[in-house]
Amino acid sequence: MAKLNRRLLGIEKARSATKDSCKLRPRAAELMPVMSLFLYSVTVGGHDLALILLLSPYVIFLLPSRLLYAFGFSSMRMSTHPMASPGSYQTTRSRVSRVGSKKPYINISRDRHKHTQFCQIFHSHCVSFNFIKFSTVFLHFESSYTNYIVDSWGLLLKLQTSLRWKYSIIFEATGSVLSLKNPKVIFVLGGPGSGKGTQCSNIVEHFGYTHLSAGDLLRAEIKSGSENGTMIQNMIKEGKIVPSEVTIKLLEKAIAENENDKFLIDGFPRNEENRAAFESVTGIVPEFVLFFDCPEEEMEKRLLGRNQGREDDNIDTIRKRFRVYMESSLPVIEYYKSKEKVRKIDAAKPVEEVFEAVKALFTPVNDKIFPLNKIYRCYLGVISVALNIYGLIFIRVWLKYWCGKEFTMRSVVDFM
Ligand SMILES: Nc1ncnc2c1ncn2[C@@H]1O[C@H](COP(=O)(O)OP(=O)(O)OP(=O)(O)O)[C@@H](O)[C@H]1O
Ligand SMILES: Nc1ccn([C@@H]2O[C@H](COP(=O)(O)O)[C@@H](O)[C@H]2O)c(=O)n1
Repeated sequence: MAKLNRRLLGIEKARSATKDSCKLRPRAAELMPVMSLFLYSVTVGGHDLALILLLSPYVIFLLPSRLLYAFGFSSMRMSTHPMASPGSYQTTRSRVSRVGSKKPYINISRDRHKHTQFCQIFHSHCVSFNFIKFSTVFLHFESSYTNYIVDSWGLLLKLQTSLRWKYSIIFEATGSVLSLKNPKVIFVLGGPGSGKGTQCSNIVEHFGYTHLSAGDLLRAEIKSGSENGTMIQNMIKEGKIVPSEVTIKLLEKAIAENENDKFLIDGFPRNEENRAAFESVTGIVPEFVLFFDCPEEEMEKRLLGRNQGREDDNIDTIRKRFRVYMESSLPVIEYYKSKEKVRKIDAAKPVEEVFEAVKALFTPVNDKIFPLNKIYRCYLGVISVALNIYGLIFIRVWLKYWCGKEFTMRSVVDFM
């Protein structure tokens, strides 16, 4: 009983963490063409167009969640695997099956109370559809029988009594919470003491990003007294790179728990393993890599003068960190260079000058030419919908008077 309650509690915990972390932002660019076409179809005519539109997968799956979000249901949720263990809201594409292989069965026993709880959990998953990324559809059996076994993919394996039952379909999203949240991530890389943290603070202030320093997260983990604390502390003392799994978990949690969807990840990925693991676990590809290039002598001078009481700011560890940086971190920067993602900044200059160069990268090109505030963006949105509708009316009139055809899906297809 206690064990089951713990499990249920875990699921609840996982679910509420997911709830907070999985917000969907409707994108105007996505909605506009559909909305215009729909408004046009229902007002001006072309009913089979409206029907086709209504039946399109976009409208059926994506639009409801987007609209619900827009109308105030601010926390649309991803249904994580309801059987997954606590914390598996951070599941990744591959983790789900690993969870499955670790705990293949969950035995729901005869207790009616437990059964009710179990169903409630399933129910809340039913209403928490998120229409974006489904991979598995599995069945939910709700019945008055009391003993059955469900595997961790949600398949009913054994049913001992079957008085009455019904089923509903539950969609399982197997992507990482982060891939659903779809955050914008910028990696901030550079040697130790190149000024990453200093510049990140400026970016946060001016551009509304959230700064996540991998080093800070690891140091906080040591302070929290976690079981990995001693290992992390030893690695940091030696200037070595902590296993990716540990750092990625901390980053995933920090991103998931944060309301923001724009992150500067500072000091990560530090090596090829960090990079590959992060991409495969979270599915996140950075927008770009902000690379602070600074000569070693300057970095050494800065680190020795930092005075923040960091255990690794001593000359022995600093030299080790430089070596690790050259051997392991530079290849990551080279990798991103080959993908044309690196934005290199001369970090040897004074702080203000460095920030001027950084600023240029964060100011959107449009804003440089024609800065728009939110109200103007709304006007533009309305104008864009109006133009779309106007365009459709024009096509309709043109088809009718010049080609003698009605504007229906068929005539559009025929015309093409
Ligand atoms: N452009 C700069 N010119 C002079 N000093 C700087 C400059 N940028 C940062 N510093 C100073 O250098 C020290 C290291 O900076 P910071 O902590 O930002 O580096 P970092 O790259 O984040 O280091 P680490 O990787 O060790 O965390 C700080 O004391 C900071 O005030
Ligand atoms: N991805 C990372 C980042 C950092 N570390 C360890 O933390 C130390 C301090 O990092 P800073 O970015 O704050 O300088 C670093 O020397 C590593 O030991 C890590 O392992 N992995």
